[in-house]
Amino acid sequence: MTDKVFEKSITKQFEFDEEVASVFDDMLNRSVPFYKEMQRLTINFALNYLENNDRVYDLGCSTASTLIELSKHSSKKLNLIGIDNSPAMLARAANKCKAFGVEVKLLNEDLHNIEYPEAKLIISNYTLQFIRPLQREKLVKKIYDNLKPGGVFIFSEKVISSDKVLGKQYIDEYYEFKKTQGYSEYEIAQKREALENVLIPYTDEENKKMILDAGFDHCETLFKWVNFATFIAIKK
Ligand SMILES: Nc1ncnc2c1ncn2[C@@H]1O[C@H](C[S@+](CC[C@H]([NH3+])C(=O)[O-])CC(=O)[O-])[C@@H](O)[C@H]1O
Ligand SMILES: O=C(O)C(=O)Cc1ccccc1
Repeated sequence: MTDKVFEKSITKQFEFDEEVASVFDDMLNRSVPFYKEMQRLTINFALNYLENNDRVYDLGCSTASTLIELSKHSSKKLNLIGIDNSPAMLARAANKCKAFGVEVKLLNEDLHNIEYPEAKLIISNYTLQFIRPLQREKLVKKIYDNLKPGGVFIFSEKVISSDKVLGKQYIDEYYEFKKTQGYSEYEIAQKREALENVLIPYTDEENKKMILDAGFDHCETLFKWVNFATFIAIKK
């Protein structure tokens, strides 16, 4: 279904409710530049580290697109676990997993409230950005602690520039992108307002510092388009 959530006047903050969930795949494809390519890279790099019976967690799995694609491309038997705290998202995830014949354990949980035992790979694409600072640092430490040695954390984030002028140019370029995707200026402005104080982006440097402070041995940018970035972090 086509995302028209922000065509009408919005009075509340952005939420992962029934309305957003019902158009979510379209929203993500049209709102995140190179979403499919970022997902393809997430999966290909993940596959380099995975062996039979490894546990893979997707934190903020939404409609389970990434776990379904990972399963389709893996020749290994994987234990796939998707976690999200939006029942509307998880209902769609369950339907899609069934339709694609992919076995995924879906957990309706807040990321802060559970552990990720025996994790070989943890994925979290465009989700940490919704976690408040301090809580976010705590969550990344928990991710590090739960990963087995040799484990990998792949995550994607909307990012900001540490340079004010360049940062403004980033926003302009992103708005141009959204216009090419068919969003009107009104929709763009409405969503921007709804995301204010909900989506809190870090700079590239802040993301990497958070990862290294948590204990990871290595962190690199795998992919970047202006203000959207994918990182890989390795625990030795
Ligand atoms: N505290 C929390 N606990 C659990 N879930 C949460 C929390 N906060 C937010 N979420 C969930 O994180 C997801 C973020 S969307 C991820 C896209 C997906 N990774 C994808 O690649 O397709 C990204 C976006 O909308 O920009 C939503 O499903 C929220 O319900
Ligand atoms: O659409 C936007 O303005 C964004 O910043 C990206 C995004 C994509 C999907 C949900 C929330 C934010």
